[in-house]
Amino acid sequence: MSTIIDVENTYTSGVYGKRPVAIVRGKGALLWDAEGREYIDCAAGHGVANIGHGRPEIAAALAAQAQRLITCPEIVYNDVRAQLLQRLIEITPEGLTHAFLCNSGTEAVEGALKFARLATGRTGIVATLRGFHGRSMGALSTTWEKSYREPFAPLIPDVKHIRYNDLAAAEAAITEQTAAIIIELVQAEGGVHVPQADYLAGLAALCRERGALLIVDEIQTGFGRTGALFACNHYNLQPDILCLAKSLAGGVPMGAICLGQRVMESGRITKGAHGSTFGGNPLACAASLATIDIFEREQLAPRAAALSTQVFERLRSWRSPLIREVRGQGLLIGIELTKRVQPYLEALCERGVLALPAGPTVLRLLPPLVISEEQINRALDIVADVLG
Ligand SMILES: CC(=O)N[C@@H](CCCNCc1c(COP(=O)(O)O)cnc(C)c1O)C(=O)O
Repeated sequence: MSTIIDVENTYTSGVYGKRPVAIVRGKGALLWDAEGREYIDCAAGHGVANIGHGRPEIAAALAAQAQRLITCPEIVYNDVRAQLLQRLIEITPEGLTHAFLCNSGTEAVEGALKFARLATGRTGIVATLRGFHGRSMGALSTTWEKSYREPFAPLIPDVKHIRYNDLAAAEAAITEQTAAIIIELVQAEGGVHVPQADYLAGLAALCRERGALLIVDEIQTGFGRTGALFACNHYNLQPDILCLAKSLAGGVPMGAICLGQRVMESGRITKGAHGSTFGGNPLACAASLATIDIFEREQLAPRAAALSTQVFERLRSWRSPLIREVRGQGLLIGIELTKRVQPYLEALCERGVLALPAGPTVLRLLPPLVISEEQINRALDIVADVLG
């Protein structure tokens, strides 16, 4: 294993803090390192592997498509892309009628910001404290974490951040100059913060009243993560723009920007307004169609909701001076500690559980939605032991 680590350390950029393990194989919710050690995956590739690792259906879809056509730019039509666009509009929340396909979450946010400014003719963007929307310059402008953002200033102008779950703050910030507000329906990277039910309805009403667009970033909450296919479904929320990525293509890089009537009826989303060489490539579309089949066949969203009830019941029964609060939705789980989380993440890794932080003091568990009850309970046994 040390050879793999030595080689990667020799050539990698150095921007990532890495656990001292080389993961080489996965199946379902389990991973194995180069020395054959098994891990229970509670990171799911940062919320990408909702359907689990090593799925034969995805491998088969990729192999079949790769033998037919891997790339096909959007200067022509394509059968698999057309099917995927139709499926995506069928399964996403009511009111979304069109989609732009891209290759990552940050690209989905970049495009969403561009479409919002184009459709409204306005420049103002409102984002939230602790929000995370990606690392490229436009998306980064809406990401809150100062250490991510400030070294790259000046970013795009006319972006302001307001407190999450604070409708009065939104009231003051959303004006006739506001193109859009962008929010997550659980602030994941920022510490696993769940919205109050009336907040979202209030935000949507405010946007309609003031002619601003509601961009919902479901890059991490989408595809069953919160116990519904989309977190919007919990609130019957109809976003004007919906950003998707991570689990969209079962682990294959893909993003999507779903667009509603208020964007499309502006008549300003015209030819040449945006583009992407790899966006909508048939390989990713084939993987996405196979992935959506799995979500539907295995009912992964209701499964996550049922498992979530058990997990939170168990977590909330724990009494430890180390635990400040347990919060989250579905299988997007946050355990806020009274100390820095890093040492506990390292201890968990040594004990065979891969988990994530969500800010400096929150332990985040993001298991694949296919994780078995036995596996999640074994992982919680280890978490309980490590948190002592
Ligand atoms: C170690 C590592 O990969 N860290 C990434 C993890 C990012 C995880 N979240 C991505 C994300 C993004 C960006 O998505 P992408 O470009 O990483 O695919 C947008 N919106 C939301 C709500 C998101 O959660 C990072 O720190 O940039």
